[in-house]
Amino acid sequence: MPHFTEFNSHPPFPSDVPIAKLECISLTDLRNGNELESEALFDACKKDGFFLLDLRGDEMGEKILDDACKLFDMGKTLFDLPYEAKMEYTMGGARSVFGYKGVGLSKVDSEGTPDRCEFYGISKDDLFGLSAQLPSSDIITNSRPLLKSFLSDNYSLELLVLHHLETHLRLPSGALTSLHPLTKLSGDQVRILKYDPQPSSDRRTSLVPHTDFGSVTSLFNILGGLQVLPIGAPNTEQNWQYVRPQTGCAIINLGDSMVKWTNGLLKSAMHRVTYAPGKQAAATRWSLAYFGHAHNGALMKRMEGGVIPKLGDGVVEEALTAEDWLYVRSTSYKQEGMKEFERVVGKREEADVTPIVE
Ligand SMILES: O=C(O)CCC(=O)C(=O)O
Ligand SMILES: [Fe+2]
Repeated sequence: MPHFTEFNSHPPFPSDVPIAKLECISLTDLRNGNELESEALFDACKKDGFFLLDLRGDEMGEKILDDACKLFDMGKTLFDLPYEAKMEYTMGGARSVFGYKGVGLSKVDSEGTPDRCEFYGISKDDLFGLSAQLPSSDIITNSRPLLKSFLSDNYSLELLVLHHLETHLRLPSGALTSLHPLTKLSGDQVRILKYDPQPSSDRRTSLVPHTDFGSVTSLFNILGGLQVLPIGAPNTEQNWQYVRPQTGCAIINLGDSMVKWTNGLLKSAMHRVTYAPGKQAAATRWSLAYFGHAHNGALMKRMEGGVIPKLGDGVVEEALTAEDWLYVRSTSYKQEGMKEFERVVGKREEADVTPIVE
C-alpha cells in the first residue's frame, strides 16, 4: 500500500511536542453497527469537533487511501507548473472558492502576515456536471475520474458521519443527510495543499487559524503541522496542540454549519497549520481535504427537535442560505486572488460559470 510506505519514507513525528488526544474511530466497527464506536463518534463531535477515522480493513476506506496517494502524486505535477500557468486558474470572482490560490494570498493574522501555503480546489458541481466545467489545467482534466471517485467516497463517509449524528441527536432520519444531496449545487470540493519547507531561521504559521465553514471535512496528511486549539481554550501559543497523522487514518472535523444546526451542541474546533515538527520540518508538506457542505439552498439555523438546545430568550436567528454562508466566510482571499490574477494574467471574463441545474 503506497499510503504506508509514504509514512515510512519521512522522519517520524516527534514525541516531545504537545499532541491532541483525539478519539480514533474504526470505520469497520461503525459499519458493523458497533454502538460503542458510534457513541464515541458522537462524544468526539460534542467535545473536540475532531477525530481520527481508521479506514483500514474497509473496502471503500482502502480505496480512499489509495486514491489519496494518487492525488498526492497529481499534486506534485500540478504545483510544479510555472506560477503564471497556475494563476490562470485563480479562484475568485464568479469562480468563487474553486481553483488556485497562490502562496501569500491569504493572511495568517490581523497584521496581514502572508500565508505560506498554495492550494487548488476542485468543485463537486464541476466534476459531476452540475455546473459548467471551470477552465483547468490538463493535469486536473486528466485526473477527473480519480477526483470524482475520491470526492464521492469521501461524500459517502460524510453521509455516514451525518447519519450517526442525526441518530444520537434524536432527529428524524434524514434531518442532516437530506441537506447534503450529491445532485444539488453546493460548495463541496476536494482541495490539495502544498507547504514548502521553511528556513530554520524563520519558521511560523503557514495557514491562518480558522474553523471550517461547512459540514464535515476529511483530511489526509502524512507530515505533522496541523494544530488544533481545544474547544474553550484561549488562543494563546501554549494551548495549540498538534494533530498527529496516523497511518491508514483520515482526520475528520466538523465545520460551523454543524454548530449552527445544533445550537452549539456539536463543535467545530479552531485549527491552523504550522511547519512540520522535529526533523519533518525539512520536507515539503502535502495535505488533501474533502470539504462537505449542505446544498446551496439549505438554511443555516438551529434545527428543531431531538436533544438540540433551545435558543436563548429573545435570540432571533438570521437564517442565511448555505450559499450565502460560504460566500460571506470566503470573501477575503477571493478578493486578494482576483487582484493577483489581474496583475499576472489580465482581466477575466465572468460569464463562463453559469450553473446548469438549480
Ligand atoms: O493542511 C492541512 O492539514 C489543513 C488544511 C485546512 O485546515 C483547510 O484547508 O481548511
Ligand atoms: Fe480547515
